[in-house]
Amino acid sequence: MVFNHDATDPLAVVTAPPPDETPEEKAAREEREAEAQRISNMIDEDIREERVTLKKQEQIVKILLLGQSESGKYFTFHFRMRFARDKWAQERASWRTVIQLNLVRSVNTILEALQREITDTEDTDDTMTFTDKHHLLRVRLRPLRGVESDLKRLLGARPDEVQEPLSPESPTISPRTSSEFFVRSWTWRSFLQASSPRNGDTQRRSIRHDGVNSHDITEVIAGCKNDIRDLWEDSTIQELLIRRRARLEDSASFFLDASERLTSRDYEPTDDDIVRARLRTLDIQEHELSVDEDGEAQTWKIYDVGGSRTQRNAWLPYFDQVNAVIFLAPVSCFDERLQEDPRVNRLEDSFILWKAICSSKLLSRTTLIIFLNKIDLLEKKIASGVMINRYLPSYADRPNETTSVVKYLRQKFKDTVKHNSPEPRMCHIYQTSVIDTKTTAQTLLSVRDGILREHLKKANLV
Ligand SMILES: Nc1nc2c(ncn2[C@@H]2O[C@H](COP(=O)(O)OP(=O)(O)OP(=O)(O)O)[C@@H](O)[C@H]2O)c(=O)[nH]1
Ligand SMILES: [Mg+2]
Repeated sequence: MVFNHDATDPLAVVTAPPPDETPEEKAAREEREAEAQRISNMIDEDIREERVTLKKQEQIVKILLLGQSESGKYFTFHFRMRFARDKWAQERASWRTVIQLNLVRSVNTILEALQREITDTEDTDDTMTFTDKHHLLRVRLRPLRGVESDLKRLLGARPDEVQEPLSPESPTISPRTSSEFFVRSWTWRSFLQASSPRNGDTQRRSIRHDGVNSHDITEVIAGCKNDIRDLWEDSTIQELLIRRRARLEDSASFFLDASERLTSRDYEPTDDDIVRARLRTLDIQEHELSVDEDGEAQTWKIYDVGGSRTQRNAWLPYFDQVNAVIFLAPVSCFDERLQEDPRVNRLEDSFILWKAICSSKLLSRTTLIIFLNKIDLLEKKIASGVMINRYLPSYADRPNETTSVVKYLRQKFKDTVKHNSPEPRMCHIYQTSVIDTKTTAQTLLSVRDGILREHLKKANLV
C-alpha cells in the first residue's frame, strides 16, 4: 500500500514526493513506504496480542499458599483432586513412592533411636533391656537404609542430595532434619511424567530412574513387612520412643499402623494416604486448575511455597498481583520448635509471619484467608494434658480446652489483621484438619465462593 498524498493536509504537503521525481526514485520511495507500513502493521498486531494476553491474565485467579514448613500447604491436593481430575489421576499412582519413603524413613528413625539408646547407655546402669528379637530386627531391617536412598533417587534427588542414612552402628546419628526429603518442582514434574501410565497402559509400570528400579524397592519393602509390624508393635520400642523423645513426623503413626497394607506388592495409595504424605517443598510449585462457577470455567493458579526460613525470601516476587493468600497456621505446634532454628517456637513463628503478611503493602488489596490447621492434633495434645499456657504465657488462666484455645487464637490472628493492615479489610478464618478429606472439601467450596465473589467485586470496581 502506498501513502495517499492529500494537498489540503499540511502534513501531506511536507511528506509529498518531490515534483521532479524520476521513475527510479518513485519506485524506491514506494518500496520504503510499503516497508514502513508493514512494520507499522506488525506493531499494531503485537499490541493487540499483548492486550489479549493481559486481559486473559486479569481473568486468572492467583492464589498464594503461605505458612511455615509442615503447616499443611500440601492441602492443594484437595483442589487438584476436585478441579484437575485428569492430572490428578495421573499423579496419584506416583504418590506410592512418596508414601513408601515416608514409611521407610519412620522405620529408619526408630532404628536410629534404638541404636542411640544402645550406644549411649552401654557403660551405664540406666539402660533398657533389649532381647535377641530386637537385635534381630535391627539386622533384618538394615536393607531399608539403602531403600531410603533409592527412593529419594527415584524421586529425582541428585547424588549429592542423597546421603545414605548413617549406619545404625555409627555412634553419630543424623537428626531428623538432615534426612528430611524435599521435592523440586521441575524434578517432580519429570518424575510424574515418567511414572504415569500412557496410551491406555493401565498396568503398573515399573519406574526406573538413575539406576534404581521401583519394582526392586517394592520387593525389599514387602520382604520387611512382618519385621516392620513387629518393630512398631513392640512395647519396649514404644517405651524407647517416649524415652528418647524421638521426633517422628505427624503422620508416622498413621503409616506405621497401616504398614501391612503399605508394604504389600499391589499397594495403591488412597486419598487418606496421600493427604498424610510428607514431602517438603523446595522452590515454588505452581498448579493450574480450571474452577467451575455456574458452568463457567475459570483458570486458577495456585502457588505452593517452601515454608522453611531459608525458603522465605523466594516468596516476595509472588506477592505481586495475587488475588488471595491462604495462610496455614498449624495451631497444634504451640509446644514445638522450628527445625531450622530450635530457638524459635513454631506458633510464635506463625504469628510473626502472619503479621508480616498483613503489613505487606503489596498484599494490601489481597483477600486474606487463614486456616487454623491441625485442629485434630491440637485436640489430642490438650486431651493428653499438655498445658497451653506453659508455652503461650499470654493465654494466662483461660481453660485448657480446644474450643477456648481456638477462640483465643482466632481473635489473636484477627487482631493482627486489624492493627497491621495498610487499609481496613476482612479476613476469613477457618478451623481445619486438612487430613480430613470430607470436611476440607466443604471448606474448599466456601473458600472458592469467597474468592470468586471478591474477584468479581474487584473486577467490577476496576
Ligand atoms: N494430623 C494432621 N496432620 C496434618 C494436617 N495438616 C497437615 N498434616 C501433615 O503434616 C505434614 C506436613 O504437611 P505439608 O503439607 O507437607 O507441609 P508444608 O506446609 O507443605 O511444608 P513445606 O513443604 O516444608 O513448606 C504432612 O505429613 C501432613 O499430612 C492436619 O490438619 N492434621
Ligand atoms: Mg509443601
